[in-house]
Amino acid sequence: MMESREPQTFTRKEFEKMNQMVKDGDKEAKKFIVIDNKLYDVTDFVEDHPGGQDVLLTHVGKDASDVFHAMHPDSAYEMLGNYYAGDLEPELAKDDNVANSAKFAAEIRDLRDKLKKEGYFHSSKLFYAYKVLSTLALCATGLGLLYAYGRTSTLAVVVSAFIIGIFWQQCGWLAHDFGHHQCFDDRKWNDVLVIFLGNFCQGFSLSWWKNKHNTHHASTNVHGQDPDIDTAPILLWDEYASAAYYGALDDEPTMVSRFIAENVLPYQTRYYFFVLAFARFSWALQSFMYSFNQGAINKSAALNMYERISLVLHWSIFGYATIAWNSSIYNMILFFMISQATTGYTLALVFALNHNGMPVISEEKAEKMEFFEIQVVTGRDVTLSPLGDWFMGGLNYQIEHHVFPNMPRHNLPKVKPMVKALCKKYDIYYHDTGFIKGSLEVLQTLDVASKLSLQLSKKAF
Ligand code: HEM
Repeated sequence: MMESREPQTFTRKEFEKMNQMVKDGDKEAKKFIVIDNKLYDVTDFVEDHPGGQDVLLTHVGKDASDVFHAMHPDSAYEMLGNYYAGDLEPELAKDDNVANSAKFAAEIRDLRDKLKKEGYFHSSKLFYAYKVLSTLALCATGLGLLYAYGRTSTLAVVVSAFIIGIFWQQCGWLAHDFGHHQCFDDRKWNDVLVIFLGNFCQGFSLSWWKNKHNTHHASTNVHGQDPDIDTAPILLWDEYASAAYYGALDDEPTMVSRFIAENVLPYQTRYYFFVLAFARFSWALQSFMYSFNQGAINKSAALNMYERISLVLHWSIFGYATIAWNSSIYNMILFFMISQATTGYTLALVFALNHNGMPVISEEKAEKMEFFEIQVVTGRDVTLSPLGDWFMGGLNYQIEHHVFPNMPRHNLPKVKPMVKALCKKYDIYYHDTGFIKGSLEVLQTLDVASKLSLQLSKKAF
């Protein structure tokens, strides 16, 4: 008869000791994560994780239960057993704040299960068909106008560039929804739509986006982990970023880093709007480089090929329309700049509203917080008209989206009162504001960081 072995139970002390070895850079140290009080050894899995290394690394040595449940299909649960190392002893009594946060997280989990049963995670295919078709109609209008009048009218060039810019912005919101698997149960179809709307139509790579955006979701506004708040040396959003940037300046900085530290960053509020005009071009360039340097996030050769072909097609068609359907170099540049800047402004203003100016958390503090509490306190909801909802692509329900990332966009307004009520019950700060007020908060945050940069630059030199 086979002897069945009791699973090993690790004490919290043993777990902490193993994690400290990882933090100390011990190459032999094993990397563990916790899911539902079970320890998983992901040392040899990190590189092969189909969701990418970066996102998995944000949770090494931590409890990844809620983020794991939020991001994975059934196939991932089937894989978990391969990495099971043992059980983790239950946590000791928590202090009042931590206990409150844990109770809030438990109620959010119950709410999620209830909403699943009630069909809130099922998408309306009609809604998404309408969104895709109406977005493509923008492209047809913009390109049609350029084709018909671009060679004879500068006004037509300006208007068509603006429409194409809005088309790319709307593609961004749709690719975002499909990238979070909000529409189809079969994930493959969501990815097909991301390749079409993201890579081909918009010029943003699926793999680049998933790597960056899912890491942002896993560690929202966590300094050192969330790539969305790591915008140095162009912009510094918080005191951690300022301290890190100025602290890292050598005793003998180069002329360029000294110039940036003294004459650029302390004045970031003044050039913020100018920089946004180039945001779309910068993201498209990063996408292209990521796809051709790093390749597909899940290392699939087929995905890699589709991504690269669709990105090349995007630039070929956009380049052809810019050159062939404009009559002068002046109008070609105008078309290029206006379309890029329109997307840059309209995407970046929304991104800034989502999280900038909301609390930024240190890694140490985040380790002690519940995943759902982090998602709520770092997000900003913006109450708008239906036109505003369209403009922001539903991301104005940012808190609900972060709590339930794969819930279809059209259901977020319905669950907003439920999430808000739970936050009220547990006294978790829920920020709901208007477009202008939220944008002013973003500017104030930039201004505070500029002043800090000025002080730090005076100290440094
Ligand atoms: C042993 C633990 C884990 C296993 C076995 C695992 C497995 C997987 C698998 C199989 C997929 C591909 C899913 C698909 O077909 O779409 C995936 C994707 C992903 N995983 Fe994990 N994972 C683990 C831990 C984690 C952790 C801790 C995080 C977050 C901190 C994470 C975040 C993601 C994300 C964001 C994706 C991408 C989903 C997408 O394509 O949209 N995973 N993982």
